[in-house]
Amino acid sequence: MLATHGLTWRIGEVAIVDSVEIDLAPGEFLGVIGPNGAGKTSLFNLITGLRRATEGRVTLDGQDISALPPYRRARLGLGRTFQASSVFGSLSVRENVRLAVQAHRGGSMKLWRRAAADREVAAAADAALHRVGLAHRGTTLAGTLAHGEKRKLEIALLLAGEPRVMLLDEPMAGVSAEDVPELVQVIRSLTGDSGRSVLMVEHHMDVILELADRIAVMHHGALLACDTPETVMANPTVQEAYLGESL
Ligand SMILES: Nc1ncnc2c1ncn2[C@@H]1O[C@H](COP(=O)(O)OP(=O)(O)OP(=O)(O)O)[C@@H](O)[C@H]1O
Repeated sequence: MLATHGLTWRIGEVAIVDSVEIDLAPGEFLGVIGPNGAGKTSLFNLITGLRRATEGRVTLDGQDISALPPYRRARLGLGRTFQASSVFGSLSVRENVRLAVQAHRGGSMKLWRRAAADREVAAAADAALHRVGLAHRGTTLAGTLAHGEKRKLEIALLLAGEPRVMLLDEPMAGVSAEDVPELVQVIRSLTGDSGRSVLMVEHHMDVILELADRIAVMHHGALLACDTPETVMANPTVQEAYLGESL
């Protein structure tokens, strides 16, 4: 589905992302781990088009998307959440999701068409909120949500774009320990239907181990390993890379 081929991003002589080869199957959940500064976010930036690779390619269903800007990649089904929150705090939860659905679908100028479209947008927004367990929060101001709920809203915003591949960048960041299990359930449900694939960067190893079919380990920009959780955890090179950090 999504694949990177020798994907590299250099700043001067330094390879921030170094010849990374990843192949994500339909419906697969791939966790990305690595010490701070390993290049995980930079890899996401290259895949989504926020940064242009200096070498290598990104393909989606075999199509080379390396030269496309982010919005074109998104339209082809590549969706991403960010570490920094992208929610409009002064709008309600439902309004946030409606805007995202509208942005994805585009508007129609014909009045008779507008009314039907508005109903469709509202239905799609409510469905996305339901998917992430925020249906009861529709009228709440987004800025007042707790971290865990804000993360759920960000996932709903992402779902509004109907992505086939979702990139989640540290979805557990700032989430209190008691909210983690529910958020894990929401994230698990993302790959359950429709063959949607997920690529997730996360520092919480327990979360990665619970969700990932395979784990990619990055270190100094390169892919150290990409295998089943059991194989990766038993890999001495991976353990060495994490020396001093708990795996
Ligand atoms: N625009 C930039 N200019 C210069 N250096 C950069 C730039 N972006 C990232 N880097 C460097 O590239 C390296 C990888 O950064 P990146 O944010 O991709 O790592 P990461 O694995 O996501 O780290 P973390 O787990 O801390 O989020 C870091 O050393 C960082 O300082």
